[in-house]
Amino acid sequence: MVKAVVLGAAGGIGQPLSLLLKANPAIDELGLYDIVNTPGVAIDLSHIATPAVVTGFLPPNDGLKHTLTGADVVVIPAGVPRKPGMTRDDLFKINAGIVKDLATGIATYAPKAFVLVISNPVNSTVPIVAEVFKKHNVYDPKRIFGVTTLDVVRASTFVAELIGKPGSAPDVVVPVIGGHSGVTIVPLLSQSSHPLPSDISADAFAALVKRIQFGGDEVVKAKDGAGSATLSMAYAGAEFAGKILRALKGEKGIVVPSFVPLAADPAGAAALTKELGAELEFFSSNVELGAEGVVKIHPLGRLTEGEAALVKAAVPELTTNIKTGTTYVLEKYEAEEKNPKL
Ligand SMILES: NC(=O)C1=CN([C@@H]2O[C@H](COP(=O)(O)OP(=O)(O)OC[C@H]3O[C@@H](n4cnc5c(N)ncnc54)[C@H](O)[C@@H]3O)[C@@H](O)[C@H]2O)C=CC1
Ligand SMILES: O=C([O-])CC(=O)C(=O)O
Repeated sequence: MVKAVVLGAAGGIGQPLSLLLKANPAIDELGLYDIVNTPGVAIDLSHIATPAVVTGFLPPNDGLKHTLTGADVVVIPAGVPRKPGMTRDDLFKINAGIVKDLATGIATYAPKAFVLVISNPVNSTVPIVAEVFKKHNVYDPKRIFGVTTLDVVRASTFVAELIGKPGSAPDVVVPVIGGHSGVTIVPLLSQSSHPLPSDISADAFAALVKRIQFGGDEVVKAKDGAGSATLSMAYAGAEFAGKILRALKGEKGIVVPSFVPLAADPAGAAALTKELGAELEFFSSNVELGAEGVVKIHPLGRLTEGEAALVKAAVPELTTNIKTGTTYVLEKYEAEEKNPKL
C-alpha cells in the first residue's frame, strides 16, 4: 500500500499535480490537504477510475493529521507564487512560515515519509524542512528532496527545439545542477544526451543557458500577474514523484537531479565538495534513488570552463539562500524557547 499526499492540493500546481498522481497506478491512497477547497477537489478526482482512493481535508478537526497519517510520500506545493517583478526570494517571508508549519506536521504525523518540496524559494525551503526535522529528532537527510525537475524538463525542451527536433524532447537528458533560482540553476549542456550543433554561436549558447536559468520568468511574464508555472510544474512534480515511487517499490538505478542535503551521502558529498571548492549543506546534483531514499550523490563530472564559471557563480548565492532558511527556523525556535506562548 502506497500513500501519497499533496499539501497545497487546491492550488495552481496542487490541482493538476493531484490529477496526475491520481492517474498513477502505483498510488493506492492519495491524501489532499489545503486551507481551502480540498473536499471538492478530492470528490472530483475520486470519480476517476484509477486505483488511488482520494481523501481531502481542511485544517479543522485535525485535517493535517488525518491527511498525513500513513503517508509514504508528501509533496509540498503550498505557498504563494511570484508576480512580475518579484524574485523567488521575495516569496520567503510568507512561504517560510507555511513550509515550517507543514514540515512540523510531517515530522509529527509522517516522520518516515519522503518529502518533496516544491514551494519557493526551494534553495531556502528545503533547509527549513531539514531544520524542523532535526528539532523533532526525525531528520533523515536521505528523505528530503527539493524538486528541481522543472529545470531539467525545460532544458530537455529547449535543447530539443534548438537542435531542430522538438519531438525528441522526451529523450533529451541534460543534467541541471546547483539550486532552483536564477544563477544557481546550472545546466551542464556539455553532458547533454543530444549534443548541441558544433557551430552554435557564443550568443545562441549564452541565450540557451539564460533561458534555462530564467525559464520561470518567461512564464511569470506571460501570465502577467496571474501567477507562475503551474501546469509544467505539475508535470515535473508528477515525473519526480513517479521516480520516487518506483524507487520506493524497489526499482534500482534511478538517477535524477534533486536539491538534497549532502549529509545523505557523506562519501559523495566529499567528492562533490572537492569539485565545488566550497562546503555547502545542500546542492542539486544527480542523485541515485533507492527504497530508503538517496543512495548516492553523483559528482558533477567533467565540466567545460564555462560550466565551471557558472558553478562558481552559483555557490555564493546558494550559500546565502541556505543560510536564510536555516537561520529562520533556528531564530523561531530560539524565540519560542524564550517565550513559550509564541
Ligand atoms: N519548484 C519549482 O520548480 C516551482 C515552484 N513553484 C512554487 O510553488 C508554490 C505554489 O505555486 P502555485 O500552485 O502556483 O500557487 P497557488 O497560490 O495557486 O497555490 C498555492 C496553494 O497553497 C495553499 N496554501 C497556502 N497556505 C497553505 C497552508 N498553510 N497549508 C496548505 N496549503 C496552503 C493555497 O490555499 C493554495 O491553494 C509557489 O511557492 C511557487 O513559487 C512554482 C513553480 C515551479
Ligand atoms: O518562476 C517561478 O517563480 C516559479 C518557478 O520556480 C519556476 O517556474 O521555475
